[in-house]
Parts: sequence; structure tokens; C-alpha cells
Amino acid sequence: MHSGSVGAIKLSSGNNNNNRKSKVKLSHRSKSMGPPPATTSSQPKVVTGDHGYILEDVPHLTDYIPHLPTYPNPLQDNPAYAVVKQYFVDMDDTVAQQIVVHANSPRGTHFRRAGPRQKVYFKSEDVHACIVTCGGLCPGLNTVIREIVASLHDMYGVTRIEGIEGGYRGFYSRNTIQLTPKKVNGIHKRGGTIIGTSRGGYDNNKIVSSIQDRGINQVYIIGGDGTQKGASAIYEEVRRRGLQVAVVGIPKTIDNDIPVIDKSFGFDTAVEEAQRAIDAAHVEAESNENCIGLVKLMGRNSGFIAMYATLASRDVDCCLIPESPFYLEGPGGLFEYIEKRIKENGHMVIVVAEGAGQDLVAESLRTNDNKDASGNKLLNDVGLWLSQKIKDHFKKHPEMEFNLKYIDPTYMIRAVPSNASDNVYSTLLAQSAVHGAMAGHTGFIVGPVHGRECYLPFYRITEKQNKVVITDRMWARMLSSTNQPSFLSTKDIIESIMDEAPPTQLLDDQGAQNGSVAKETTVC
Ligand SMILES: Nc1ncnc2c1ncn2[C@@H]1O[C@H](COP(=O)(O)OP(=O)(O)OP(=O)(O)O)[C@@H](O)[C@H]1O
Ligand SMILES: O=P(O)(O)OC[C@H]1O[C@](O)(CO)[C@@H](O)[C@@H]1O
Ligand SMILES: [Mg+2]
Repeated sequence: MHSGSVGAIKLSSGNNNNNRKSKVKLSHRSKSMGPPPATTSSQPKVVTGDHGYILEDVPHLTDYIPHLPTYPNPLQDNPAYAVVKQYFVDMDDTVAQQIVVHANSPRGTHFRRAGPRQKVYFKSEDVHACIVTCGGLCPGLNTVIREIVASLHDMYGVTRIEGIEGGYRGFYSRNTIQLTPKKVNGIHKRGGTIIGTSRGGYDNNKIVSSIQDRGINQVYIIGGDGTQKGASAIYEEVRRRGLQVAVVGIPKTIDNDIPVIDKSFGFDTAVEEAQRAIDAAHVEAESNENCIGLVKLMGRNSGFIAMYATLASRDVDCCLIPESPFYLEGPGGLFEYIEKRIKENGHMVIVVAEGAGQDLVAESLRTNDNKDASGNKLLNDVGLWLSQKIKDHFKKHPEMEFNLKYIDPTYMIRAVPSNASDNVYSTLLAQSAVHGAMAGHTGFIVGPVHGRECYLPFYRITEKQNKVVITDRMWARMLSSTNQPSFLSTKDIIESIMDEAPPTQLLDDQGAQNGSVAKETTVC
């Protein structure tokens, strides 16, 4: 890591922010009208333009604190970036949510493109940043921490960066850790998070008071859907109090249940790690007579890890996920398929996501609705349940020797360091987050849409969970790779279409065609 140096080389080209004649109608904020009046409560910022163009913009500090001074971006003096032709992102750059279009399609929803801006709203020496990680572990957490520190320090010359220990509750119950480039050097080679994480302990008022009392003015919040709901409420309270504090969410989850963005960091690593368990199950299944290798993978409400691990492996004969109901007995059921595969092949591999078949398990175990500290429903162990059910079924066929090897890698797929591609992804994510905060944006989440880093309003991420769409081509590809039954009746298919999940780039483009955002937001 090099330290941030301020050289004499000026970027000669790059920004043409003010040259472009914009045709958009700014329904919330107009360039020609000057700064908007300060408001204490945020509303979606939706900008419309020609040919059905819609920009779902993110808040800016000047939305509620007008007349904030601006400063030249220190990056313009950074020798490392001097060679880049157009380093600063044009203010008008936006990224289309849908890239598969027809000749007459409206231009549709867009998001603000992430990246460094020519003007910043914080003086480097005034920045006091903090980073917090919440929820379950995910490969790449340390990389994001490292790169936020590196970006703030090396690009913007910021020296006051603190780590909030142990998740949200750390804001009001723990001391902070000073994060310096030296302290974070090499942490991306380790799993976990060096500042700790937790579930529960969210107290909006105490958290914002702690931010205010400590004089923190940039808050980087790394976590999943629950964390981002909390981050959104923190932003609202910060705004209500009129604080010049940028609140930035960095979505994290191995489950990939965050909508809109291409995928979440750590997902690739988790899928890769899941391969080891599947490989082991396959070896066991192949080497023993009439053997089933059963692997349970994480995925509470979304079966992306199981689906992608199955597709990647090609050794899996059946993949069960929360989004696709299945049944055990009778024609078209799981037992019938198992018997068929065992007869044909002498072995089989089943992958089950932890959230799959929860209704069946609950029915047979009659368990209570227990919750974790964050209020997430605690799941019954579908892996153990399914093992027992399969064993019981084969007891009815004593003439047939039968084996089952159950592998539950649980935390092993998420407690590992991130792989190379997740490291690069996390680096870009962290840099984009820092550029956005320095440029005065707030109340946003950063993430890639069609490979371009974007700033997305919180509500886009928190309103729905990303799920596997079982009427999408990706699930069909998976089914055709395993040859398993779909377990679906026509009624299930119709229900699934009605209950369509939000668009995600990990799904087929077909999925992304559904649901216009404009309908869901208030144009103000
Ligand atoms: N609706 C909410 N409003 C405010 N805070 C919340 C909300 N939901 C969860 N939180 C807080 O966010 C933190 C993390 O939430 P949670 O345990 O659900 O993990 P997550 O961010 O969803 O990540 P994971 O992917 O591991 O589930 C916790 O401290 C929790 O109290
Ligand atoms: O046991 P914990 O740490 O509460 O988390 C388990 C959950 O976290 C996740 O890994 C999501 O972060 C889920 O896949 C899993 O159900
Ligand atoms: Mg969650």
C-alpha cells in the first residue's frame, strides 16, 4: 500500500461536467433553481427525462444543508491518476437498470454512476470516518475495510478513521479502534472481520447520538438486508438532526439476497468453497454402495449458493432451495427420484439449502418460531431431517443395501478469506463508497449494476429480498443439469409467476424485465 502523496501533476483532461446540455426534467432538484430548501425528511428523488428516462437518484447533503462549500478533489493532484484520461465521473452519467431492450422500449430506470467527482464536500483534514460490520460473516469483509481505509487515506489524505467494534451495539457500548493503513495491511488475507460483528443491539437514537458526540461525519456500514434497514434509519435520523454526516451502506451477504445489484461480494468465494463439500459428498457417494452424498449449504431465504454450487459442480443430482417447494412421497416426489437415480447410477448427490422445505420440517417436528437477536427466524435443520427421512424410507426396502453420508459445511463457506475475484470486487466497492461520501452523497448503497458501480437509494435494497425465480431460465438450466423433477404443479408455477422476485443480474435477463421501479416510487 502506498501512502497518499500530493504531487504537482495536474489532470489536464477528464471532466466535462458542466459542458453538457441536460435534457432531463429535474422533478426534485433543478440545477437552474439553485440549492433546494432544507427538508428534514427524505423522499425518493426521481428525475424524469425524454423517452421514458427515469433516474432514481440518491440523496445529497445539500438536500437538507444548503450552501455547503465545495473543494477541489485532491485526486486531481495525485500522480497515480494523472495518466487517466477521464478520471472524474461526469455528473450526468447514469447506468440503465435494464440492458436488454427492444427498438421501441422506453429508456427506463437508471441509477447514478459511482466514482470520483471533481468537487468534494469535505476537506480531507475535517473528515472523521467510521466503519462498522454487522450481521453474519462473509468473505471479503476485511478487504472492504482495508480498501475503505486505503481509499480515504491514499486518495483523499484522510487520517481519522475508526472501526466500531462488534456491530451496531459497538457505537454506544464499546471503544473504537483506530484504523490506519498499517493496521489494515494484509487483513484481506484473513477471513472474518477485524472489527467484529453482531446481530441485534440496534438502537437508532443511541447510535446517531454516538456519531454526533464523537464528531464522526462519514459512516460506512457494511452488512446485509437487516443492516441496511438500520443504515437507512440512521440516515433518516442524521438528516432529521441536520447533521453533515454521509451515511453509506455497503451490501454484504453470502446469500446474495440483496436485490438490484449484480451480486454481493463474498458470494463467489462461498460458492467456490461449497464445491469442496460437494466434491467430498461425490467421492463418498461414488465409493460406497447405493450411497447418497447429502450436502447442506447456507441460504436462509434465497437458494443462490445451492443453485450456483450445483451448476458449477455438475456432480449434483438434486438441488433443493427455499424458493422451490418439494415433496417426499408419491409420484414425482423426492423418494421416487432417489430410487430411480440409485438404480441407474448406484449413487447420487443431493444439495439442500438450509431454508428449503422448512414447512415440511416444521410440520413433522412441530417446532416453535424461534428468532435470533436480529429477529431473523431460526431455521429447523433440514439436512438432518432429510437424512433421517431418507434413511427411514430405505428401511422399507431391506433387500437393498443403502448408505447416506451427510456433510454440513455450515460456517466453513463464509469464514474463509475472499478469493481473487471477490477481492477485486470488494476493492472497487470500497473505493466507490468513499468517492460517493466525499462527493457529499448520503443515504445510499453502493453496488454494481451490469458491471458498473452505482449509487442506489436505500429503499431499493431494503424493500424486497432477492430470490431465485424458479420460472426463470437460470433455474431451468439448473434443472436440466441435474435432471431432477421440478416438483411443481401448474398451480405452483402460476403462484410463482404472480409472486415474481425483484430483478437481479444473477438471474436471467428475463427476470430483469419485470416490475418497473417508477411504479413503486413516488415522483416528487
Ligand atoms: N429492520 C431493521 N431496522 C433496524 N435495524 C435492523 C433491522 N433489521 C436488522 N437490524 C440490525 O442490523 C444488524 C444486522 O441484521 P441481521 O442480523 O438481520 O443481519 P443482516 O445485515 O441481514 O446480514 P445477514 O446477511 O448475515 O443476514 C443487527 O444489529 C440488527 O439489529
Ligand atoms: O448463525 P448465524 O451467524 O446467525 O448466521 C447464519 C445465517 O447467516 C447467513 O450466512 C447470512 O449471512 C445465512 O446463510 C445463515 O442462515
Ligand atoms: Mg439478513
